[in-house]
Amino acid sequence: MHLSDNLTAPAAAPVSDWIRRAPKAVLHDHLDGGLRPATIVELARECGYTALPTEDPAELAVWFRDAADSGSLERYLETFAHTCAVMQTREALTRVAAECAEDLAADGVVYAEVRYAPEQHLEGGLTLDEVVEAVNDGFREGERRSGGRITVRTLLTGMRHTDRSLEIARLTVAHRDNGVAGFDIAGGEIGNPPARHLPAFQHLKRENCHFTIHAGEAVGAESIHEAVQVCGTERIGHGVRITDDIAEDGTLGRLASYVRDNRIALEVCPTSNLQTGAAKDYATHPIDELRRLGFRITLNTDNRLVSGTTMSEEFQHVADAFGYGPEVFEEFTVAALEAAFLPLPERRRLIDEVVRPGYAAL
Ligand SMILES: O=c1[nH]cnc2c1ncn2[C@H]1C[C@H](O)[C@@H](CO)O1
Ligand SMILES: [Zn+2]
Repeated sequence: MHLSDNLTAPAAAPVSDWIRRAPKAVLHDHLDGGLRPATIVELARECGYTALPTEDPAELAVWFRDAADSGSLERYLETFAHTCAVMQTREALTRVAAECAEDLAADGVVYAEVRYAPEQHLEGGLTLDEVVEAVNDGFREGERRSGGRITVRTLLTGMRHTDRSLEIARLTVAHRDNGVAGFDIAGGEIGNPPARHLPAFQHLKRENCHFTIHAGEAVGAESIHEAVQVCGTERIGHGVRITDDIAEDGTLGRLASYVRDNRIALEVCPTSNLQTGAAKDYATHPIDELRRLGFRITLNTDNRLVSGTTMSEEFQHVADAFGYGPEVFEEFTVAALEAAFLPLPERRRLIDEVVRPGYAAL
């Protein structure tokens, strides 16, 4: 049987023209989850990686989306072995980062924070610093190729099942004036609570450095509580299980109130949530309830390849589900810039000179 006979993932959703043109900001996008399929195939040939499920780029795109559609975060994460395998040299990292900036800019993204775990790119002999430099070079190149239409910063991710988070936090501080905006932890949430990495967060706090934490994706309110109240996170990656602390009638518990009232941004990634089982479908995704309750909501891709999505498609999915028009996407985009790990004057400039005029012109 041919590989594609068994694949069920849908083709890309048709996207309205105004959504494509709308200025967008993404705070939660993984570099190793967003490679171009054709690039993976080429890089695999160059480095002799032979374990790809197919060498046909179109089939490969469908394979990722389908393999990640399992209802489990752990299974979703298994697919990253293929992307990380081809991201082990300076040239590969620079190329992938440059293409990432180009692809985001072509989709109307004007500001992006792209994250990756430097510790996963050492198999070819690079040091952690060399990994960061290679990725930074790629993003600067991608910004140039996009004619300055996009600004990209990176977040350095520590993996929650390993023990390198303090080292990665130090790496973040060392490179913060050079394209690195902050730190994150990612990976399997079950069995790896955020407080395991408390020394990393305490170091970042002492150094006045930004961080966000994946929490409330596979585990519920207790993970969000620990991320916010024990680790002191500024934003929450996903966070959709905050609904555990919200009653049917919309009454907020203490934790949900704290998150809402302190304007702690939720980095919401609807398609990824459907794949990992954090939400059932777009129509019942908690983004709309949380927005109506006044949470600071940002809309994100998580992994463009693995989730088979783009910012425009995420916009379209929630527009279709909840009837959102441009004013709601302007709200999400401004919220993202308000929560961005950029200096305030740069955030204001992007809001006032790029986002507001862009929406006014739609
Ligand atoms: O949604 C996610 N939750 C937890 N971990 C994730 C998610 N998406 C990607 N990752 C992991 C897999 C990548 O290899 C790593 C660094 O980008 O982060
Ligand atoms: Zn993520």
